[in-house]
Amino acid sequence: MRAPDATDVPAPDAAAAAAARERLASLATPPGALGRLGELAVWWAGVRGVPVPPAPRRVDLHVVAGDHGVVARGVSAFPAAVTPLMVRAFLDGGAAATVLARQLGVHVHTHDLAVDTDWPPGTDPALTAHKVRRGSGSIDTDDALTPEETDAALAAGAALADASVDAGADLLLVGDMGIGNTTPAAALVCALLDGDPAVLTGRGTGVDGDALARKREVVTAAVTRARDAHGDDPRRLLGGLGGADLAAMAGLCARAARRRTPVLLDGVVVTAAALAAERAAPGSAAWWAAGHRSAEPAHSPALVALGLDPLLDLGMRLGEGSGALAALPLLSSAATLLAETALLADVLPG
Ligand SMILES: O=C(O)c1ccc[n+]([C@@H]2O[C@H](COP(=O)([O-])O)[C@@H](O)[C@H]2O)c1
Ligand SMILES: Cc1cc2nc[nH]c2cc1C
Repeated sequence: MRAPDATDVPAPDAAAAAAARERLASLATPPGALGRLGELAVWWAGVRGVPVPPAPRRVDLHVVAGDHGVVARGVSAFPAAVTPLMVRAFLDGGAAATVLARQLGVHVHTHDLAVDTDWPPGTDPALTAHKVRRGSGSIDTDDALTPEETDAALAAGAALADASVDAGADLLLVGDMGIGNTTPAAALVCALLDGDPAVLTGRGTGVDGDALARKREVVTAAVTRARDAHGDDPRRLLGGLGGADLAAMAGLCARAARRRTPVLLDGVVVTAAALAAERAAPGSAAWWAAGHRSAEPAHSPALVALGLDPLLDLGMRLGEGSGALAALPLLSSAATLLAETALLADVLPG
């Protein structure tokens, strides 16, 4: 099955990137001295389609929340009841990512795709506008979603990207919130990359000992089951192993690329979804940059497969979009340096 986004993924503007690279080489710095910041500025010029683009002006963070039936197997250090409580913290502005977003002027949009709760009357209806179901199936024994639910979640993510792009966002950030979601993330990466669950399954919120061993067994069972049922079809694997939240993240990342709009990725959960999106719509990853490297072991191989080198490596493992937010000032600096640094010829005449 081909994804709706599989066709027509445009390439970033190579001429704009080449012009930016030329300008970078003529700045009043030794050649290459801006290192990764220089490379980031060239990428930004390509994805913005102009040789000297302004720093990001309207940045939207989409936090996609969902619960996962597999939590009942004891794979997380926290109970599922934490998911809606943290979603409430996002709405109230007390979650760590919302603190960073406030500091940086980023607009936060929080979406319940599959949280296992009923919200009290008076809750902003925008929160549940794209809800697919309450909790996703336990992936060791069942598909996370039906094919219809998978399509609905992918379409929901695409709609989120469309809404941001239509509102004038020049950069999208994606974050996640969902107790247990590092289990589907690890399973998806293992299934897509033929990875070893014993190596790529991590501690998530902090499991160790018996719980970590159990989590590895669950990931192994899930990957074996889903590969038997779905082969390597990325959309079916999203429905089999991911969940409504991960499928929506994939739909968002793919649609952003098709709308020529860059995305700053976050940790292992967002990147696992993005990996499936790149498989379904090859070429999308050219529109994405990796904010950071999470402590989760499945993150690095997923980034390598996407050809992305993370900007930060701070040992963070929070999710929520926090790693993307932490990297945002670097992108602003890169763009501003390209635009405002004097030319070497003007500083060292003759
Ligand atoms: O994004 C990451 O790399 C990341 C790594 C570890 C934990 N998390 C967050 O922690 C929760 C998942 O952890 P767990 O142990 O419940 O699977 C979920 O809400 C994620 O946002 C996120
Ligand atoms: C407190 C808490 C905050 C989080 N943010 C993302 N995942 C989380 C998991 C927990 C447990």
